[in-house]
Amino acid sequence: MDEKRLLKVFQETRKEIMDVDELSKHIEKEKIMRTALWLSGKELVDIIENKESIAILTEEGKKVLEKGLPERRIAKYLKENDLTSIPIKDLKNILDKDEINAALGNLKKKGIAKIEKGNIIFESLDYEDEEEILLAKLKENPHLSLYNEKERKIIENLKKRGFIKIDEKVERKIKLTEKGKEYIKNPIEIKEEITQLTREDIIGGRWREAYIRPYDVKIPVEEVYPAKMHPLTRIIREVKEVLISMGFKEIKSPIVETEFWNFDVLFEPQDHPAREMQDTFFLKYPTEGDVPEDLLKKVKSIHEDGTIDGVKVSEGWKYKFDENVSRRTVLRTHTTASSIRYLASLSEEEKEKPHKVFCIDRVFRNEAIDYKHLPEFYQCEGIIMDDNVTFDNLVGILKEFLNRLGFEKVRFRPAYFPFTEPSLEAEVYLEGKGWLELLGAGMFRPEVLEPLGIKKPVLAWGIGFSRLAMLKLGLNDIRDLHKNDLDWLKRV
Ligand SMILES: N[C@@H](Cc1ccccc1)C(=O)O
Repeated sequence: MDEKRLLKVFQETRKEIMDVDELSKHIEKEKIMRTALWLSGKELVDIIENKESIAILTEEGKKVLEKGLPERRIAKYLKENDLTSIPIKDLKNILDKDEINAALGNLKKKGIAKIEKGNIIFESLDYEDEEEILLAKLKENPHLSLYNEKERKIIENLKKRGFIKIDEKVERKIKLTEKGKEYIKNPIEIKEEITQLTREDIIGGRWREAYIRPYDVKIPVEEVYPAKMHPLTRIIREVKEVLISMGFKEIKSPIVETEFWNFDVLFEPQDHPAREMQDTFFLKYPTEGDVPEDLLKKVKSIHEDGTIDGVKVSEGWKYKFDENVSRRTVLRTHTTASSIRYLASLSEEEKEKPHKVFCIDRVFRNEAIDYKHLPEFYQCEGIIMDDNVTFDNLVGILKEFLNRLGFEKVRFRPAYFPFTEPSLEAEVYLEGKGWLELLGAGMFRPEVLEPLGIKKPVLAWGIGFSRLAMLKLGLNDIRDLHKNDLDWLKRV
C-alpha cells in the first residue's frame, strides 16, 4: 500500500525525481526509503545516492564567529587601547594559553603582523581575514561542494585549527524509471492491505479478499537500541564463562577486610610501604575486625622468626609483629584476600583435594584519579591447588586464559610479590599500543601456605580487570568505563 501511495505522489505532483525531504511532505519519512527500496526491486524507481561533505562548526568555531579568531582578538585589543604593537608575553592577558602559539603562527603566515624582539607589530588593525569570512559562509552553506579549490584549502586549515568538523552525509533521491513512468499513466487504486493477520481476519473471512503483504526481511528499518547490559557487566560475565569453562569455581569475600587477611596472611610485613596511607584506605568504623586467634599466632611467628610450631620454615621478617595492627580494618586492596580466605576455610579433608577457584570483584586503593587510575576498580583473581602443579603450568594456564580472552600475543617476565615465589608479570600485545602489563602471578610461598596447613603447591594470579575491560572495549581512559555516555553505550 505504501508503495502505491509513493507512486501516487509522483503521479499527482507530475515530478520524475524527488528527494526524501520533498517526499516526506506526502508520506511518513521513516517509510520512504523502505518503500523506495521495494519499488526499486520491482524496477519502478531508481535510488540515486549522493555523498556530500558537510562542514559543522565546533564549539571553538562558534566562539570564533562571535568573537573573531585569536589573532583578531589581539588586533581588537590593540585598537581599543590605541596601540599598534604588544609584547608577546602580554598575550596571556588576552588569549587562553593554548591559543597563543597558533595566533602567533597565523599572524606571521597571513602577513598581518611581524614579530620583532619579542613584540608583535601590526601592519594594520582593520584587515580582512579569509578564514573568518569563510567560517561565516560555512555556517550558512555547509555543503563543501559549493566551494572552489582555494576556499577548500582554507577550509582544510579551519579543520586543522579545530573550528569545524567535516561530516559525510548521504543524500538520496528517488527517480521514476521508464517502467515506473508507464505504471503511473494508469489510475492507481489503493487497496486495503493486511500486514498483520488477526484472529478476526481469519474467522470473518477478511483474509480471502484483502491483500496479504509478504515479508521482506532485507528491507532496512530504523535502528532500534534495545536494553542491554552495561559493557563492564558483559565483560565480567564473559570472563566468568571462560574461567568456568576452564573448570574454576567462583568465590567471594568481604569488601571491608582486616589487615590480617589483606596483608598479614600474605606474608606482607606490617611496615610494608603498600600498607601506608597513599595506597590503602584505612577505616574508622568498624575499628576492629575478627581474626582467627589460632592462625594469628602462627602468622605472627612466621613474620617474626620464620618458625611455625617451633619448626623453621623461613628467615621471617625479624620485627615485632603487632596483633592490633592485624585487627585494623581496611577496604580490601586486592582480591588475593579472597583467595587466601578460601584456602584458610578448607577442612582437613578438603585440603587433600585439588581446587580451582576465582573471584572477580572490586578493590580499593587511595590513588589520584587520572586516565589509568580510579580509587575503585576491578580485579580478577584465581588460584589452582593441586599435587605437582608447577610454575610452567602457571605460564601455560595464563597463556591459555589470555588467548581465550582474545589476546594472541602474550609474554612473561619475572616480578616480585611478597606472597609468591617465583613470581611473574604477563604482558599482552595490542596493535598500535605495544606491550601492556596486565597481570601478576606466582606460586604462594611456604610462609603463606604453612600456617594454613596446606601441603600442595598453589598457583595464583591477579588481573587488573578494569584494565582488561578497557583494552577489550578499546578505551584509552579508565573513567570512560563509568561515565555512562549514552552514545557509547548504544554502540558497544
Ligand atoms: N595481588 C596482586 C596480584 C597478584 C595476585 C596473585 C599472585 C600474584 C600477584 C596485585 O594486586 O597486584
